[in-house]
Amino acid sequence: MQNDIQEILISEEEIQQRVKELGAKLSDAYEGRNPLVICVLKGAFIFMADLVKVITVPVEMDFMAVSSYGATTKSSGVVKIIKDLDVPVDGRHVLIVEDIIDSGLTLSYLIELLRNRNAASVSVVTLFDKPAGRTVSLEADYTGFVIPDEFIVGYGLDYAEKYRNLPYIGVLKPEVYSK
Ligand SMILES: O=P(O)(O)OC[C@H]1O[C@H](OP(=O)(O)OP(=O)(O)O)[C@H](O)[C@@H]1O
Ligand code: HPA
Ligand SMILES: [Mg+2]
Repeated sequence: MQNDIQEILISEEEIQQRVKELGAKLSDAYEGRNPLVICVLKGAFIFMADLVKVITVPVEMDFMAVSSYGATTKSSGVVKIIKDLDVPVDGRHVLIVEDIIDSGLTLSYLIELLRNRNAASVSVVTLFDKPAGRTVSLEADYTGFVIPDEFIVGYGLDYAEKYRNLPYIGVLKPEVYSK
Protein backbone atom coordinates (compact mmCIF):
# COMPACT_ATOMS: atom_id res chain seq x y z
CA MET A 1 0.00 0.00 0.00
CA GLN A 2 2.79 2.46 0.98
CA ASN A 3 4.55 1.58 -2.31
CA ASP A 4 1.68 3.17 -4.25
CA ILE A 5 2.28 6.57 -2.60
CA GLN A 6 4.36 9.10 -4.52
CA GLU A 7 4.53 11.75 -1.82
CA ILE A 8 3.24 12.45 1.70
CA LEU A 9 1.39 15.76 1.37
CA ILE A 10 0.24 16.18 4.99
CA SER A 11 1.70 14.21 7.89
CA GLU A 12 -0.22 12.48 10.67
CA GLU A 13 1.08 15.07 13.19
CA GLU A 14 -0.02 18.02 11.06
CA ILE A 15 -3.49 16.52 10.69
CA GLN A 16 -3.86 15.86 14.43
CA GLN A 17 -2.75 19.41 15.27
CA ARG A 18 -5.22 20.97 12.83
CA VAL A 19 -8.09 18.75 14.03
CA LYS A 20 -7.48 20.02 17.58
CA GLU A 21 -7.63 23.63 16.35
CA LEU A 22 -10.89 22.98 14.49
CA GLY A 23 -12.35 21.30 17.59
CA ALA A 24 -11.54 24.37 19.69
CA LYS A 25 -13.14 26.74 17.15
CA LEU A 26 -16.28 24.61 16.88
CA SER A 27 -16.57 24.31 20.66
CA ASP A 28 -16.66 28.12 20.88
CA ALA A 29 -19.05 28.50 17.95
CA TYR A 30 -21.58 25.93 19.21
CA GLU A 31 -21.56 26.88 22.91
CA GLY A 32 -25.13 26.38 24.21
CA ARG A 33 -26.52 25.04 20.90
CA ASN A 34 -26.36 21.21 21.20
CA PRO A 35 -25.58 20.63 17.49
CA LEU A 36 -26.43 17.57 15.44
CA VAL A 37 -23.11 16.55 13.90
CA ILE A 38 -23.51 14.64 10.65
CA CYS A 39 -20.73 12.45 9.29
CA VAL A 40 -20.71 12.01 5.51
CA LEU A 41 -19.67 8.37 5.02
CA LYS A 42 -17.49 6.81 4.12
CA GLY A 43 -14.70 9.35 3.62
CA ALA A 44 -15.30 11.44 6.75
CA PHE A 45 -15.37 8.60 9.29
CA ILE A 46 -11.83 9.04 10.63
CA PHE A 47 -12.04 12.85 10.74
CA MET A 48 -15.42 12.63 12.50
CA ALA A 49 -14.05 10.24 15.13
CA ASP A 50 -11.03 12.45 15.87
CA LEU A 51 -12.99 15.72 15.70
CA VAL A 52 -15.81 14.85 18.12
CA LYS A 53 -13.22 13.87 20.74
CA VAL A 54 -11.88 17.43 20.76
CA ILE A 55 -15.26 19.20 20.75
CA THR A 56 -16.11 20.10 24.33
CA VAL A 57 -19.82 21.00 24.00
CA PRO A 58 -22.49 18.24 24.07
CA VAL A 59 -23.25 17.00 20.55
CA GLU A 60 -25.51 14.40 18.98
CA MET A 61 -24.26 12.44 16.01
CA ASP A 62 -25.78 10.85 12.95
CA PHE A 63 -24.38 9.30 9.80
CA MET A 64 -25.28 9.57 6.17
CA ALA A 65 -23.66 7.60 3.35
CA VAL A 66 -23.43 9.14 -0.11
CA SER A 67 -21.26 8.30 -3.07
CA SER A 68 -20.46 9.87 -6.42
CA TYR A 69 -16.92 8.76 -7.25
CA GLY A 70 -16.86 4.94 -7.47
CA ALA A 71 -13.53 3.61 -8.75
CA THR A 72 -12.46 6.79 -10.55
CA THR A 73 -10.78 10.10 -9.72
CA LYS A 74 -13.61 12.14 -11.31
CA SER A 75 -17.06 12.75 -9.83
CA SER A 76 -19.89 11.02 -11.71
CA GLY A 77 -21.95 14.15 -11.00
CA VAL A 78 -24.72 12.00 -9.52
CA VAL A 79 -24.87 11.94 -5.73
CA LYS A 80 -26.36 8.66 -4.57
CA ILE A 81 -27.80 8.34 -1.03
CA ILE A 82 -26.75 4.95 0.27
CA LYS A 83 -27.87 5.52 3.86
CA ASP A 84 -30.09 8.36 5.06
CA LEU A 85 -30.10 9.95 8.52
CA ASP A 86 -31.86 8.16 11.38
CA VAL A 87 -33.14 11.33 13.10
CA PRO A 88 -35.16 14.35 11.87
CA VAL A 89 -33.21 17.57 11.42
CA ASP A 90 -36.02 20.13 11.60
CA GLY A 91 -35.18 22.85 14.11
CA ARG A 92 -31.68 21.45 14.68
CA HIS A 93 -28.35 23.21 14.33
CA VAL A 94 -26.66 20.87 11.89
CA LEU A 95 -22.91 20.62 11.39
CA ILE A 96 -21.92 18.57 8.34
CA VAL A 97 -18.52 16.89 8.69
CA GLU A 98 -16.82 16.24 5.34
CA ASP A 99 -13.38 14.93 4.51
CA ILE A 100 -12.97 16.86 1.26
CA ILE A 101 -14.70 19.38 -0.96
CA ASP A 102 -13.61 18.85 -4.55
CA SER A 103 -16.23 19.56 -7.26
CA GLY A 104 -18.61 20.68 -4.48
CA LEU A 105 -21.43 18.50 -5.87
CA THR A 106 -21.79 16.24 -2.81
CA LEU A 107 -22.06 19.13 -0.38
CA SER A 108 -24.31 21.36 -2.46
CA TYR A 109 -26.70 18.42 -2.71
CA LEU A 110 -26.56 17.72 1.05
CA ILE A 111 -26.91 21.36 2.11
CA GLU A 112 -29.99 21.76 -0.09
CA LEU A 113 -31.47 18.53 1.29
CA LEU A 114 -30.99 19.55 4.94
CA ARG A 115 -32.31 23.08 4.36
CA ASN A 116 -35.41 21.59 2.73
CA ARG A 117 -35.85 19.46 5.83
CA ASN A 118 -35.95 22.72 7.85
CA ALA A 119 -32.75 22.56 9.87
CA ALA A 120 -32.36 25.67 12.07
CA SER A 121 -28.87 26.15 10.63
CA VAL A 122 -26.56 24.20 8.34
CA SER A 123 -22.80 24.65 8.61
CA VAL A 124 -19.94 22.70 7.12
CA VAL A 125 -16.55 21.68 8.43
CA THR A 126 -14.21 20.04 5.93
CA LEU A 127 -10.72 18.84 6.62
CA PHE A 128 -9.55 19.31 3.03
CA ASP A 129 -10.56 21.78 0.35
CA LYS A 130 -9.46 21.46 -3.29
CA PRO A 131 -10.65 24.76 -4.85
CA ALA A 132 -9.27 23.82 -8.29
CA GLY A 133 -11.81 20.99 -8.54
CA ARG A 134 -14.94 23.11 -8.14
CA THR A 135 -17.77 22.90 -10.65
CA VAL A 136 -20.29 24.58 -8.32
CA SER A 137 -19.52 27.59 -6.18
CA LEU A 138 -19.38 26.56 -2.53
CA GLU A 139 -17.28 27.27 0.56
CA ALA A 140 -17.06 25.52 3.92
CA ASP A 141 -17.55 27.45 7.16
CA TYR A 142 -14.49 25.74 8.65
CA THR A 143 -11.59 24.31 6.63
CA GLY A 144 -8.56 22.32 7.78
CA PHE A 145 -6.23 22.46 4.77
CA VAL A 146 -6.41 23.88 1.27
CA ILE A 147 -4.81 21.31 -1.04
CA PRO A 148 -3.43 21.45 -4.60
CA ASP A 149 -5.14 19.90 -7.62
CA GLU A 150 -4.11 16.30 -6.94
CA PHE A 151 -6.12 13.19 -6.11
CA ILE A 152 -5.28 12.50 -2.47
CA VAL A 153 -5.75 9.38 -0.34
CA GLY A 154 -5.50 8.42 3.32
CA TYR A 155 -7.13 9.47 6.61
CA GLY A 156 -10.49 8.15 5.33
CA LEU A 157 -10.10 9.09 1.67
CA ASP A 158 -9.95 6.30 -0.87
CA TYR A 159 -9.14 5.42 -4.41
CA ALA A 160 -11.38 2.48 -5.42
CA GLU A 161 -11.98 1.79 -1.68
CA LYS A 162 -8.28 1.42 -0.86
CA TYR A 163 -5.87 3.56 1.22
CA ARG A 164 -8.51 4.85 3.69
CA ASN A 165 -6.49 3.48 6.62
CA LEU A 166 -3.29 5.45 5.91
CA PRO A 167 -2.82 7.83 8.89
CA TYR A 168 -1.48 10.62 6.61
CA ILE A 169 -2.50 12.26 3.33
CA GLY A 170 -0.63 10.99 0.31
CA VAL A 171 -0.63 11.50 -3.44
CA LEU A 172 -0.87 8.29 -5.47
CA LYS A 173 1.65 7.39 -8.15
CA PRO A 174 0.02 8.03 -11.54
CA GLU A 175 0.56 4.40 -12.62
CA VAL A 176 -1.85 3.26 -9.89
CA TYR A 177 -4.79 4.84 -11.77
CA SER A 178 -3.90 3.12 -15.00
CA LYS A 179 -3.41 -0.38 -13.52
O1 LIG B 1 -16.89 17.72 -3.83
P1 LIG B 1 -17.08 16.40 -4.50
O2 LIG B 1 -16.51 16.38 -5.89
O3 LIG B 1 -18.51 15.94 -4.47
O4 LIG B 1 -16.18 15.32 -3.73
C1 LIG B 1 -16.17 15.13 -2.35
C2 LIG B 1 -16.87 13.87 -1.93
O5 LIG B 1 -16.36 12.75 -2.66
C3 LIG B 1 -15.88 11.76 -1.76
O6 LIG B 1 -16.87 10.81 -1.50
P2 LIG B 1 -17.17 9.55 -2.47
O7 LIG B 1 -18.31 9.86 -3.36
O8 LIG B 1 -15.90 9.10 -3.09
O9 LIG B 1 -17.65 8.46 -1.41
P3 LIG B 1 -16.78 7.88 -0.16
O10 LIG B 1 -16.81 8.98 0.89
O11 LIG B 1 -17.52 6.68 0.26
O12 LIG B 1 -15.40 7.61 -0.66
C4 LIG B 1 -15.54 12.54 -0.51
O13 LIG B 1 -15.56 11.72 0.63
C5 LIG B 1 -16.59 13.61 -0.47
O14 LIG B 1 -17.77 13.17 0.17
O1 HPA C 1 -8.87 13.88 -3.98
C1 HPA C 1 -9.73 13.03 -3.61
N1 HPA C 1 -9.37 11.87 -3.01
C2 HPA C 1 -10.26 10.93 -2.61
N2 HPA C 1 -11.57 11.06 -2.77
C3 HPA C 1 -12.01 12.19 -3.34
N3 HPA C 1 -13.27 12.57 -3.61
C4 HPA C 1 -13.20 13.77 -4.18
N4 HPA C 1 -11.90 14.18 -4.30
C5 HPA C 1 -11.13 13.20 -3.77
MG1 LIG D 1 -14.48 7.98 -2.39
